Amino acid sequence: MEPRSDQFIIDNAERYKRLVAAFKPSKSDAKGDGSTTAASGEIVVSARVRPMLEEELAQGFPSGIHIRGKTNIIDLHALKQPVRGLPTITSSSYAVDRVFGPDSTSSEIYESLVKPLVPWAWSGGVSTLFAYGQTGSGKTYTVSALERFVAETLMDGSMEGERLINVSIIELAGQTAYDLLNARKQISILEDSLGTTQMAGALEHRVSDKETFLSYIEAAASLRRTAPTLKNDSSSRSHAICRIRFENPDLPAADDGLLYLIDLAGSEAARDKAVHDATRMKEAREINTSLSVLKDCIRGRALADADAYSGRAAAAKKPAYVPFRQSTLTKTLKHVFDPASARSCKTVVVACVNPCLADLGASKNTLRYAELLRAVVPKTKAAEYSPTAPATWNNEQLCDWIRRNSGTPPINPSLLAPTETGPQLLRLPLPEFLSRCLKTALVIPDQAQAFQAKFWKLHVDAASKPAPAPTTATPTSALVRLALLDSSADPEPDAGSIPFRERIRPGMVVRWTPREEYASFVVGGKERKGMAVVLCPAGAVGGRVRDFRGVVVNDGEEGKEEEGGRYLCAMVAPSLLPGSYGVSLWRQAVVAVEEMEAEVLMEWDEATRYYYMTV
Ligand SMILES: Nc1ncnc2c1ncn2[C@@H]1O[C@H](COP(=O)(O)OP(=O)(O)OP(=O)(O)O)[C@@H](O)[C@H]1O
Repeated sequence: MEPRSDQFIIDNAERYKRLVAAFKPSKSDAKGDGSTTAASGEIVVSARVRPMLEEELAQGFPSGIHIRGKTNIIDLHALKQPVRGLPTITSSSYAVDRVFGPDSTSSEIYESLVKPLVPWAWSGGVSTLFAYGQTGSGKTYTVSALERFVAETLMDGSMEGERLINVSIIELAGQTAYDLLNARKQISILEDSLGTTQMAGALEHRVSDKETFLSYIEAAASLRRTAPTLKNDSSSRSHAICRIRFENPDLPAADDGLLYLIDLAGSEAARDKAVHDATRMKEAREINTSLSVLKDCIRGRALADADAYSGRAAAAKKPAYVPFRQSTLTKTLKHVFDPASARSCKTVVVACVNPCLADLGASKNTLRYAELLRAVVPKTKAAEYSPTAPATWNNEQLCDWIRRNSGTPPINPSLLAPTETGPQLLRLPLPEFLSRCLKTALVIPDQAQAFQAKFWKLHVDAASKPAPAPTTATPTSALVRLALLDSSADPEPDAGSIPFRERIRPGMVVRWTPREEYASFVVGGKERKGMAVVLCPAGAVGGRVRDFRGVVVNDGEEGKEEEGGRYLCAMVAPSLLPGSYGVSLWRQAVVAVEEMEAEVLMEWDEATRYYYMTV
């Protein structure tokens, strides 16, 4: 019997406090000292336990959450009524990377955890802060305070160099997105043909002073509080994303830095049993899915980074899978999660916890989720030093290589990598790498760019060497090929140096402008473009095979000159999910080689079962 009513808790509050005071954690239930290392130092998972609110104290509820001394372990004690006898407590414990108790201020959290995200994004990296937790646990309180501190840091003149700062703030409710800086106008989250996610229709506002910045933050917050469509609890049922984009006018071609501050939907909205309304149920399911996909993405990205920078040859292993296309939230954050994007990311998660004993179940779920985010990778031996694998170099080995390989004049290693090891320099955002190179007198941008490419090429070559002694019966090279074949890219090593028209093969995807008779193959709007996947040479099929119009593909005429230059192809067209494509295998057309304009690279995504373009 487990009476959980609020009255039961209030009636037994004093006994509960005595039992908690007498609680001694057993050795086996302590999860280390809370310092277990997550996969990558680039992801920090923290918990913030808010103070008990006055109304909770007034009702007589005790706190059910207890931070263990100076550790990063949190003990949760639930009050139970056994079949016979007096109420007892049952305890569970959770460990995260950092814990902030009820006395910690938002300023402490900012200084120790969030502030480093700002220069990282400023220098061209991608930084993300997530606040997660049940409704009323302090997510909005925390994120809005952190946003204000970010605005201060950006505008206090402490950052090095010039940047153009652009702010947009959007809200995601289910599959729908709204612009919080444009009267909650509906916008679309789209992946363009280069694979970049666009918040199409969202306004970006250039800011250059703190007051304007704060006024945007406040305008978005008040719009969220008074959303007309979602009544009074809109903030708990939608994700709010504040994106700050940094353009570096000195490096116009470089990727812009991105800083995301995200106030997630209340995690409990998804479990609200009292909700029977169909729309609410659907909304709750979508929140649930997005939070679950988010967890898989954070873990997946951590594992992918650990693979990429570990110095171990990773190519023979199946790459860590990051299912970022499975929800609108993670699709919007493609830069953060897509391992193929090669952007250097830092992520901080703040799990917000309501300490009230009456809400212990929800707090337990929050902390369990936080623990799951810490993708702990099995410890492997540090990779042995190899002169051709930058991921195995310490700072001294790295500096030595920079001195000998950076051209004339040599780039000063103490300006490029004052403290970094090889893996750390590999993670450095590209614009920051280039800016540091340019600090050496007389080094020009072309030299910096070429040197960065040389450094990365060495890393990629080292990482793609087949691992020794495969344990399965399948030869390693076959496994590597198999992995490559999930994409339409030609798996032959020298393919890149051969023009695409000279290496046409079944499975290659091409762009073309369909002739009038194939008008229904046009998918590219005004440009009248189409895409097709090559099936076989037109001359390879039997005499009865007809194309989409009913015209015989291979009429068998002897010695037909152009046979080698015409291919039977199937139509490739946009599909249901944004950015996804499908193959209409039976809509066939004959495409001459000279009509093929470019090769398009596509990859297969097992989770959504669609194709997506790659760059
Ligand atoms: N660290 C804190 N110190 C003092 N008060 C706090 C703290 N954290 C939260 N609160 C208070 O707790 C209440 C709930 O906080 P908040 O609105 O931030 O929760 P939330 O998790 O964003 O909820 P929702 O999901 O419904 O938006 C507010 O009244 C807020 O002022």
